[in-house]
Amino acid sequence: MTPKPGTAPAAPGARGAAGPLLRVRGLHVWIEGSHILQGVDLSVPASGVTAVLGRNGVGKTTAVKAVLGLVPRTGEVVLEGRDITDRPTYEITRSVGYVPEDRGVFNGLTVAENLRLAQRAGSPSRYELVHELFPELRERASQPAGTLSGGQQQMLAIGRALLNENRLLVVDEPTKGLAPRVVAEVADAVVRAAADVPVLLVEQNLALVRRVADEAVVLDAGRVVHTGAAAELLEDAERTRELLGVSRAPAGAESAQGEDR
Ligand SMILES: Nc1ncnc2c1ncn2[C@@H]1O[C@H](COP(=O)(O)OP(=O)(O)OP(=O)(O)O)[C@@H](O)[C@H]1O
Repeated sequence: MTPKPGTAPAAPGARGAAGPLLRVRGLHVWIEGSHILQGVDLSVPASGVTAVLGRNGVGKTTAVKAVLGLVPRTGEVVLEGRDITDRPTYEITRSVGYVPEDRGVFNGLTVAENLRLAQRAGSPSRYELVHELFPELRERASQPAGTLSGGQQQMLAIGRALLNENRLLVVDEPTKGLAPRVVAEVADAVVRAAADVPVLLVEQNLALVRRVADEAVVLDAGRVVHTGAAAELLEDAERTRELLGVSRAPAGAESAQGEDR
């Protein structure tokens, strides 16, 4: 895996053990009679960014929700060698930070209040780290979160997840609905987060993936159809087109939906 600038060689959670940080085997999810995940196997290494890619509706969000226990599933989810498959979500999220697709920011509360809400009882809150990574969150502490730009809200959502020490950070489509010019800001935020903790990133914006991801896992119709180095995949225009339905476009312009976001 190629370390990205600003990416720590090993995450705080890494214990130098061989083997992946997260291992998912044979994950199946049925929703309302539809077989959404059909035996997903994937691994997340103990540092860097692992991107989950795929066309719309192939099961990316469902896969990360299944890891977190947010949807009923069968299979096996192992974190740092510990089987967490049967653990409840509230327990899993004590060591796995989660930034959902809709960011989960409380618009009526200030930036400071949103951060305070994320504080975990009994563990130190890392305000210094969060403010060092995202100085804007300190500057805008008293601003209602609903008045932040999309990119700033994403920083707040990621900052909130970083307030507590986690073994893994799951970030679901952080650029969804954001203007292309904000994508670079979000990429910076993900790179900064990955310097602290390994990241599992669902993303459709391939320019961002190219910039931040070390590994790529591609889903199609509820199954993993490719795993490998992200850069290698994205350099291979034909394979990228075959798996994601897009051709290579100028950096910053492409997404797996084939349009600017
Ligand atoms: N609560 C639900 N009820 C019914 N169908 C659902 C539900 N959640 C997901 N699905 C279906 O499961 C499939 C996978 O959805 P999922 O959101 O995981 O895909 P995705 O790859 O993340 O898509 P996108 O890139 O559009 O966000 C889709 O066909 C979706 O319609």
